[in-house]
Amino acid sequence: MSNSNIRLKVVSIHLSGFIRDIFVELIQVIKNLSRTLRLIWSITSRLTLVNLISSVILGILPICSLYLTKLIVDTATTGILAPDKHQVFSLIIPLVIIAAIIAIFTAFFRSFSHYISIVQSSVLTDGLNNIIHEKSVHLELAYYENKEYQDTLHRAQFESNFRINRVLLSIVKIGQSLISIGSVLVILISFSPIAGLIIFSSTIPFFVIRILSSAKIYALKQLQTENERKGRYFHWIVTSQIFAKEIRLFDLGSFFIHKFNDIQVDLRHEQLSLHKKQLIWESFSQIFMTAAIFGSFLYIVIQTVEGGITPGDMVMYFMGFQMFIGYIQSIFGGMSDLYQDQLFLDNLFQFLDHVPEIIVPPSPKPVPQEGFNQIVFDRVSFSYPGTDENVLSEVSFQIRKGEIIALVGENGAGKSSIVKLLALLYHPDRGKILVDGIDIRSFDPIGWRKHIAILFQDYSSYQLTVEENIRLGDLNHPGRVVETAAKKADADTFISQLTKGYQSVLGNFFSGGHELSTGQWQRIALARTFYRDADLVILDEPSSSLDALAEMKIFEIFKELVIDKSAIIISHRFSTIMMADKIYVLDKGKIVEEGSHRELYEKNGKYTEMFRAQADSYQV
Ligand SMILES: Nc1ncnc2c1ncn2[C@@H]1O[C@H](COP(=O)(O)OP(=O)(O)OP(=O)(O)O)[C@@H](O)[C@H]1O
Repeated sequence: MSNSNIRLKVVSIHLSGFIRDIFVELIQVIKNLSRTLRLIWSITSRLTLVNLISSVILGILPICSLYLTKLIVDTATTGILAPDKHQVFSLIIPLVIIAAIIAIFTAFFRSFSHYISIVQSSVLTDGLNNIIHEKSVHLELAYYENKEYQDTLHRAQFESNFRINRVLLSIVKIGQSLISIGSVLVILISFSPIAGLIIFSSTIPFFVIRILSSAKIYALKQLQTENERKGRYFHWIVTSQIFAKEIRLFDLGSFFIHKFNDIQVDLRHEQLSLHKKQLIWESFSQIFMTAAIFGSFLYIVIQTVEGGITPGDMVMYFMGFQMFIGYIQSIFGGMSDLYQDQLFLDNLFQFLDHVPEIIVPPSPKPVPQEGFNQIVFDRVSFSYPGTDENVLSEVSFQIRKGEIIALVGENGAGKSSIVKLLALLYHPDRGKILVDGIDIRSFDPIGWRKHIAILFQDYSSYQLTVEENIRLGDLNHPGRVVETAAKKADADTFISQLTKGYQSVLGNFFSGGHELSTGQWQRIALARTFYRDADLVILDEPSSSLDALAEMKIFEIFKELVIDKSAIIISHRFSTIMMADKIYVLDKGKIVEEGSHRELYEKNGKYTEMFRAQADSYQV
C-alpha cells in the first residue's frame, strides 16, 4: 500500500471515529433532552401546554405585523401619486388599526407568556426539589461520606433547578422562533432562495462557537465542583452559628475569608477567561452575519430601483432578513443552551439513577415482632467504601434479651462503626450479623430500623418545638406520651420551666426560640430515643454532656426500661460502663477482652489500664 493510501486510510479512520463520536454524543443529547422533557411534563403538564399555545401565537404575530407593514408602505407609496387621497387613507387607516391591534395582542401575549413561564418555573423548581429531597433521604449513608458522590449531589442540587428552567425557556424560545422563521422563510425564498441560503449559512459559525463553548463550560464546571464545594464550605464556616464561637475566640475570621476569596478568585479567573474567549469568537461570527444582511440589503435596494419589487416589498424583505437572522440566532442560541443544559442535567440523572447498595431484598424476611432473643455478631469485618483499612476485623459478640452490653475502647477503635452496621447503614465486608439466626441483610432496612433506637454521638438538634423534637423518635406512633419519654431522660423539669413548656421552640434560628445548653439538648435527644420504645436501644456516648447527677438518675431509669429489651452502651465514662452486664473492649477494630467489670478489672489488661487512667485523674 502506498504512503498516500495509508495516510488516506488513517484520515478516514480518524474521520469515522470522529463521526461515530458525534453520533454517540447526539444520541446521548437526545436521550437526556427527552428525559428532561418527560420530567418537565410530569411536573407541569398543564402549564407546559398553555406555554406552548401562547408560544405558537407569539410565533405567528410578528409575521402578521411584517406583512401589514408591507401593505401599509405599498399603499402609502402608491398613494403619493394618487389623485384621491381620501380613498388612500380609507385603505391605510384600517391597516394601521389592525397593525396596532396586533401590536397590543403581541404585547399582551408576551406578558402572559412571561407570567406563565414564571409560574411554571416555580412549580418546576418545587417539583424538582421534591424529587431531589425524596432521593436524598433514601440514599445510603455512604453516599454522603464519599467525595465523588458529594460532587454529584452538589451538582444535582445547585445546577438542576436553574438548568431545567432554562431548558424550558430554551424550548419555548426555539419553538417560537421556529414558527416565526417558517413564515419568514416562505417570504424570503419567494424573493431569492440563494440570498436565503447565504443568510442562513452566515449564522453557522455562531452556532459552532456556541456549541464548542458549551462543552468547554461544562468541562470546566465539572473540574471546578470540588473547589466550589470548598468555597461554600468556607462561606458556611464564616456565616454559621456552629463555628461562631471558635471563629471569635481564635480570631479565625480573616483566615477563612482569605481561603474563601482565594478559591473564588481562582474559580472566577478560570470562568472569565473562558467567557472572554467565547466573546471574542462570537464577535468574529457577527461579521459574517452583518456582511450577509447588508449584502442582501444592497441586492434588495438594487431590485427596488430597477423596479423588480415594490418599496413595500423592499421594507418587508429587509425587515424579513433581519428577523430571519434574529430567529436563527435565537434558535441556535437556544440549541446551544439546550446542549449545555442537558450536559448538566446528566448530573441530575446520574444522581437520580444511583442505586443504593442498601436496598430492600427481593423477598425480605419478617423481623421478629415480639422482640428478639439474641443478636449475634459473627466474625464481622468491615472497611468503609473507598478505603482498604479494616476498621473492624473478625468481631464476634452477642447481645441477649434483657442484657446491657458496653463497648469500650480508645478513639477510632471501631465502636461507632459497629452501631452503623447494626443500623443497616452499611453492610459488613465479611461475617454476619444475625437476629435470632436471621441475617439482618435479609430484613427490609426500614422495617428493621423500626425495632432499634439509637442515640448517636453526633445526635441532631432540631429547631422545632420540644414536643416535635421528641415525637420525631417515632412518627408512626403519635399516640405515645411525650412527657413519659422526657421524664425517662430527666428532661421534664427543665422543659416545664420553658415559657411554653412542650410547645416551646428550641434553638435560636427562629423567632421566639429557646437555646438550650449542650447537656439539655442531649437529654432531648435521649428522650427522642426513649420515645421510640424499641427492642434494641443503643446509646453512643449518652453521658458526654450530662452532669453526674443526671447521669446517675438516667441510668437507674434506663436499667428498668430495658429489662425486656437489649441495649448497647458506648462510653468513655467508666461510671456508665460499669453498669453493663457485659463489657467488650475494642482495640484497633478487634475485640481484645470481654467480661463483667470485675472480671475485666481482675485481668489487669487493656480495660484495667484505661480504667486506672481515668480513676487516677479523679484522685484528690
Ligand atoms: N465515614 C467514614 N469513612 C472512612 N473512615 C471512617 C468513617 N468513619 C469512621 N472512619 C474510620 O473508622 C475508624 C473507626 O471509627 P469509629 O467512629 O467506629 O471509632 P470509635 O471507636 O467510635 O471512636 P470514638 O471513640 O472516637 O467515637 C476510625 O479509624 C475512623 O477514621
